Formats: sequence, structure tokens, C-alpha cells
Amino acid sequence: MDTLSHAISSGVALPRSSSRSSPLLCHGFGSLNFRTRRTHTRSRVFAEIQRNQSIDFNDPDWKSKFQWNFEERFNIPHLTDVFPDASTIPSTFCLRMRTPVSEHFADGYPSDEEWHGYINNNDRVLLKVIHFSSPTSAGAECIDPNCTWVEQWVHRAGPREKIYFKPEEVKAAIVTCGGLCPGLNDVIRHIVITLEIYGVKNIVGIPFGYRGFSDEGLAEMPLSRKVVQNIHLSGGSLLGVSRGGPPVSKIVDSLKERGINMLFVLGGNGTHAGANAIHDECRARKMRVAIVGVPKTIDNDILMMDKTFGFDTAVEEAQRAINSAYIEAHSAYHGIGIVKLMGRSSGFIAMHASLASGQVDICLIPEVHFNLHGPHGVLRHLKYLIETKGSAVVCVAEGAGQESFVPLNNMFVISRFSHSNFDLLQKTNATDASGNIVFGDIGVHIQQETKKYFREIGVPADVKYIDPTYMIRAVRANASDGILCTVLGQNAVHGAFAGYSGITVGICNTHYAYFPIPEVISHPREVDPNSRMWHRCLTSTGQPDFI
Ligand SMILES: Nc1ncnc2c1ncn2[C@@H]1O[C@H](COP(=O)(O)OP(=O)(O)OP(=O)(O)O)[C@@H](O)[C@H]1O
Ligand SMILES: O=P(O)(O)OC[C@H]1O[C@](O)(CO)[C@@H](O)[C@@H]1O
Ligand SMILES: [Mg+2]
Repeated sequence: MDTLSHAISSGVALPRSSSRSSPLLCHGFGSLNFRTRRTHTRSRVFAEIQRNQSIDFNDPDWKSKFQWNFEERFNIPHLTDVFPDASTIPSTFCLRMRTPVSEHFADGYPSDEEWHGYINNNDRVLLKVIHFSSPTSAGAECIDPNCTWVEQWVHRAGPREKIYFKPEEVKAAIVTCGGLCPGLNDVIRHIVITLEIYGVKNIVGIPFGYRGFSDEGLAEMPLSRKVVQNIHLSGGSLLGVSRGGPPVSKIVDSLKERGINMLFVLGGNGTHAGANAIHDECRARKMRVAIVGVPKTIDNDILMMDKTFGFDTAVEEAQRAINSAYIEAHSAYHGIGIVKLMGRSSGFIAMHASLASGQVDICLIPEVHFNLHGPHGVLRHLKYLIETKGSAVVCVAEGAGQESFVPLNNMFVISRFSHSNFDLLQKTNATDASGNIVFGDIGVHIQQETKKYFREIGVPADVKYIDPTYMIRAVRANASDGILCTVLGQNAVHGAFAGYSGITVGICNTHYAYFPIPEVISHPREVDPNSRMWHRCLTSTGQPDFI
């Protein structure tokens, strides 16, 4: 087993910058959460960690200490942390100068001091916009028991007036890892286009994820506007994706050998953990390299962000499957349609698709425990639906009914193989090449149990199961995701030229921000069972608690 896989499977936390460790806060929690969870929602390791925090709220200065600490944690790493004397040049990104004046920039750079299109490094975006006046308010996220309002600011993304790389000295690489997601090609395309606008000529794609850094016979793919012009018209990734791969040290060796000084990493939490480790290793080796992530997860399970690209498309596409299940169920005598959607740890796709379609009677997500059997179970409710409506549609997220923490670090490995009364499927302990748990098929399980149940009670039921997961993942991005991908791709390049590294870019309260990677991947973002959105979903489906 290579170092990387070993780290994942053994739960060894990846190195973190020591400057980020804090006595006040645990990793990854912008705020303590005092909301009372309903007892049947999934117990969480990190909920416990949250409770153990040691903020002294009797300290009159706790709020300013919290904010100071937050500022520290969300400070974005910069090349000058390691190279204090790193020089800058005026930005070559200026939209008032669209035609490159010189091939080699020998006569200086076409910057325009008068152009008010740059972001000031001190610009900030407000992370939370609701002032919850009580911890019992729906979806409340409070820092102290009184829910005191504390402003939390993150760094605004966008082009800076001074840049830390000369375009002609840049070799930029793009890599896409993990599973597919609508919009990957759109992001690749906009990274390339924006790099070219800065004046970069040497741009390559690394084939098949991190494996492209090590596997024999996988050659770099030269990229240019011409190559990427139409790639957003189809789904998938021009570069290919993969799970697993070489140890971080080997990836960094490869960056060095190839002379890559900007790396754009498109992937989910695993990929970002890798990107952060690459960033740390480059720093340790004093390499002047910018590592910038763009979060890719169809599951929408990255912290802090309004949403990740591909999610809207997935929800839209999921509705087609739900609609087919509805038509099948509605047209059959005692029809029951079951649709399984992606969502390893988080039920965002299932919840949003259920809400959007308006055709779902039962939505099951990993965050909310449920029983299949018993007087309050899903099957008993299906019987009620058949008796009263004549048909029913169930939408289930793949991680529902199974403990599903992603083993990103030792915090989550604790619960990885834990047992709960609400785990419906036998665990296999099998993992994929990246160390992610391979789940049983909850959709098939519910289908089988439903058939068995109706057979046993002597009620005819026509049960149809649809698994559209890979069909959904392979489609091209819709219009709103296309725009999101465009902005994220552009901002990734701006971040690299601005000298930031170990960062990722996301949309936050409709604005775009840079985040230090560890803060967004410390655990998967989940549906809050106390949120208004989940309550809206319950209102829409009319489902009871299955406990
Ligand atoms: N903790 C880690 N440290 C370093 N690299 C990692 C880590 N976890 C995963 N990786 C690497 O990141 C890549 C992608 O990881 P993974 O397969 O988990 O997908 P992901 O980025 O989480 O995307 P998805 O949302 O599709 O699951 C793999 O090459 C894997 O080896
Ligand atoms: O079968 P693959 O390619 O490993 O991908 C499946 C996984 O990808 C995800 O969509 C995350 O990208 C999960 O929901 C799912 O478990
Ligand atoms: Mg993942």
C-alpha cells in the first residue's frame, strides 16, 4: 500500500500548518452549534467534539478572541509566507487591453492603473448572513448559548493589481480527480482561457487524476484556448479522472521535474486533502509553486459554500428519474417507484430533487435515521400510501441507512466502522482506491424489503427501482452551473497569480471567496435536519418520522 493510501485507510491526519492550530476552536468549525438535534438524527463524532470546546463565555473578551482566531484560521496562505522578498509585477490581466501587445512582454506588461477591476487584498465576504436570535430558531448556528452575533469574514476572490508570477515563466497544470461531475470541462476551459489572458503559453493537463503524475505512459496534454474551445459541450472530463494514486512526495517530485509552478486541482474532499498535502510539501521544499483547488463534488458536501458546481445540474437531471418513477408507479396497480441518488455522506441531491419534483412521498437521507420495519417504519407508511393514494415514490440517497463518514482524517475514521441500530446494510469494510467506503446498495435493499413486505401482508404491489446515478453524473453542466464553473475557473487563476497557494475557491452568499483548504474539508457538509430546507422537504413529501 502506498503512503497516501495508507494515510487514508489508517486515518492518519495529513500534515497541517501548525500556525493554524488553536486552543480555542476545533478544526473546521466556524462556530459551535448549540441547536438541539432530534434524537433520531445521525449521531456525529464532530457534534461531540463541538460540545467539548473550551471557549470561556464568561470572559468579556471572548467575542474578539473568537474573531481574531477566526481571522487566523481563514487567513489564506501566500507565497510571501515562505518567500518574504518575493517580487511582484503589475497584473497582466486587464480587460481594457484585450490584444497582447508583445509576444514576450519584453517591453513591460500591459497593465492599466486606471482600471478599477481589481480586488483589494483586504476585501472580505461575510460568511454568515443570518442573525439567529435564539439557539432554538430553525437552523440556528450559534457560537455561544445566547447566539451572539459575531461577524465572520472570508477573503474575497478575484484579480489583484500585483501578481507574483511572470506569465512567460509559468507552466500551469490542471488535474481532475475523484468521480465525474457535470461542469468539469467548463472549469478546465475557463482556467485555460484565463491563463491565456494573463499571457501564459505553457499549459498542460495531467491525465487521469493524480495517477497522471506517476503512471507510465500517461503523457501531459498540451492545452490552449483552441483545444478547450468546445469541451464544455459535453460532460465528463477532457483529462480523465481517477481515484487512488501516488504518494504526495512523488507528486511533488513530478511537479519539480516537469517545472510546473501553478497547479489547479479539481476534485472533492479527498482531492483537496491531497492538494493541501502537496502545498505543504512544496513549502517544505521551498518550491515557488501555487496550488489552487476548485471544489468538485456532485454531492455538494463541501463546507462553507452555497453550493458546488454540478449540483444544480444533478438535481435537474435527478428529476427526470423521479418523474419516470412517478409515471411508472402512478400507472401501475399499487405502484411503488424507488429512485436512488448519489450522496455518500450528504443527502443534498435527494432533498433538493424531492423538493423540486414535488412527486416524492418519502425522502431518505444519510443525516436522518429511519426504520424500514415496525409500526412507524417506511414500509408501514408505504402501505398507508398505497391504501390512500394508490401509488408512492421513494427517493433515497446512497448513504442513507449506513454510517458514512468519509475517512479524511482520524476524526472520521472513528465512526467509519461503527455500528448503529439504523445501519440497514451489512458493512463489507471494502474501500475504493482512495480509501472511501464502498457501500451496499440501499436502493436494491429497499426494493427487496418492500417486495417482501407486501408479499407477506398479502397486498399486491408493483415495485420498480431506478438507479440513475451514473447517468446523472455524466451529463454536461446546465446554464447556472456553466456560469458557476466559469467564475470558479477564472478565480482559481486569479488566486494563483495573486500568489496564494493551498487555497480553494467557492461561492459564499452569492459572492466568491478564497478559503484555506483545511477549513472546507475538515468534514463533509451535511443536511441539517433542523434546517428550514429539510423542514420544507418534509412539508412537501408529507412523510412522518420513521422512528
Ligand atoms: N487524505 C488524503 N491525502 C492525500 N490524498 C488524498 C487523500 N484522500 C484522497 N486523496 C487522493 O485524492 C484523489 C481523489 O480522492 P477521492 O477518490 O476520495 O475523490 P474526491 O476528491 O473526494 O472526489 P469525490 O467527490 O468524487 O469522491 C485520489 O487520487 C486520492 O488518492
Ligand atoms: O463509483 P465511483 O466512480 O467511485 O463514484 C461514486 C461516488 O462518487 C460520488 O458521487 C462523489 O463524487 C459519491 O456520491 C459516490 O459514492
Ligand atoms: Mg470524496
